Amino acid sequence: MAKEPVRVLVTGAAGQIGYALVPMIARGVMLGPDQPVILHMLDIPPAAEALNGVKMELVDAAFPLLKGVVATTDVVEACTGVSIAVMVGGFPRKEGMERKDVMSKNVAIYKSQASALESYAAANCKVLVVANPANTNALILKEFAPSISVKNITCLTRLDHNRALGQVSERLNVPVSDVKNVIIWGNHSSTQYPDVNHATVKTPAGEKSVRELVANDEWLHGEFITTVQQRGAAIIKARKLSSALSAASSACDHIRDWVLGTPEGTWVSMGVYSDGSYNVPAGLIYSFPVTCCNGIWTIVQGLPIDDLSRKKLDLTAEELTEEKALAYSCLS
Ligand SMILES: NC(=O)C1=CN([C@@H]2O[C@H](COP(=O)(O)OP(=O)(O)OC[C@H]3O[C@@H](n4cnc5c(N)ncnc54)[C@H](O)[C@@H]3O)[C@@H](O)[C@H]2O)C=CC1
Ligand SMILES: O=C([O-])CC(=O)C(=O)O
Repeated sequence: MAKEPVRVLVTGAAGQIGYALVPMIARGVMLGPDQPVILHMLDIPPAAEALNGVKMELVDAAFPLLKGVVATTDVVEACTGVSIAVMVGGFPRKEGMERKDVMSKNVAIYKSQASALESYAAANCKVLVVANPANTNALILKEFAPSISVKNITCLTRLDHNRALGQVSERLNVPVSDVKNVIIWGNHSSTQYPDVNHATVKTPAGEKSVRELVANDEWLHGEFITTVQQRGAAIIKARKLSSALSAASSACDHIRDWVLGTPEGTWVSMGVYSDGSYNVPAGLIYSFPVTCCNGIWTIVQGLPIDDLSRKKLDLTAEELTEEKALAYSCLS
């Protein structure tokens, strides 16, 4: 029997990530090739005409799985009945800007949209915040939508995770699909810690550790980490626009694995509400290694953390604590 359509909200849908993301969702990349969807697209009035243009193109593309499109500037209409909410709406960083520069504009949006999601989305709606500062926007959304379960509010660090897989794959000249279990710890910012201590590569002789195969700690502790941390800025420098196709694709990976589950023996990175695991302060949205099963994420427990990693986990937590305080000062 055909499945009932799922309503998926994309905010900021007239923007560049939105433009890459909505066709992926309509093609089944996010929820699977047999899952019909109804797209809800929200943007602000100055972008209404462009948003309508995106709607026209979705009609023109005749996606078999796409059972309806709501394109609106009304946040209530956008949020009504959605089971998945991908929050991309906001102002992106431009060349020369620090993430903190986008803070005051964006956290206010997340405070107001929290209430709309809480009141009008489907019960158990899964929320993914993409817009920067992603962790702190997600935290503000959580704080101003107290009836939404903390298990349902996440932010995107899967792009950083995928960037780390990509760097290892290029370095070792192996298919990216054979690399797994990197970890992004902390903030989706340049203090994040891309960690390969537990990462492996599939080889004809079984799984091998990335650290052993690379056999160059100087690269792993230096250039590898900074390349992943600075990749967003490098893309902005090259394109004069921030990452869009890779962000859209990673958002699909995030929701797909959350809803449909992670493969056995594989974890992914998600920004989730800290419960104090790995001595990360509780009450932050922090990126951890997680596995997903039956629509529920669980932080991978018990990984050994060496001294160098400990310092990096703490540094990015400190930045998130500061961002939280700054966000509240912007809102007051
Ligand atoms: N977490 C991650 O890995 C990544 C996050 N980002 C962030 O994603 C966000 C979107 O990036 P782009 O699509 O490149 O930006 P964009 O400027 O092309 O699109 C953003 C869209 O949001 C809309 N918007 C603004 N305020 C809104 C509101 N209150 N409600 C609904 N829509 C609203 C704008 O009109 C625009 O159409 C930025 O904050 C960017 O920094 C970008 C790349 C990666
Ligand atoms: O760096 C930025 O502003 C955009 C972003 O989040 C990324 O590409 O990771």
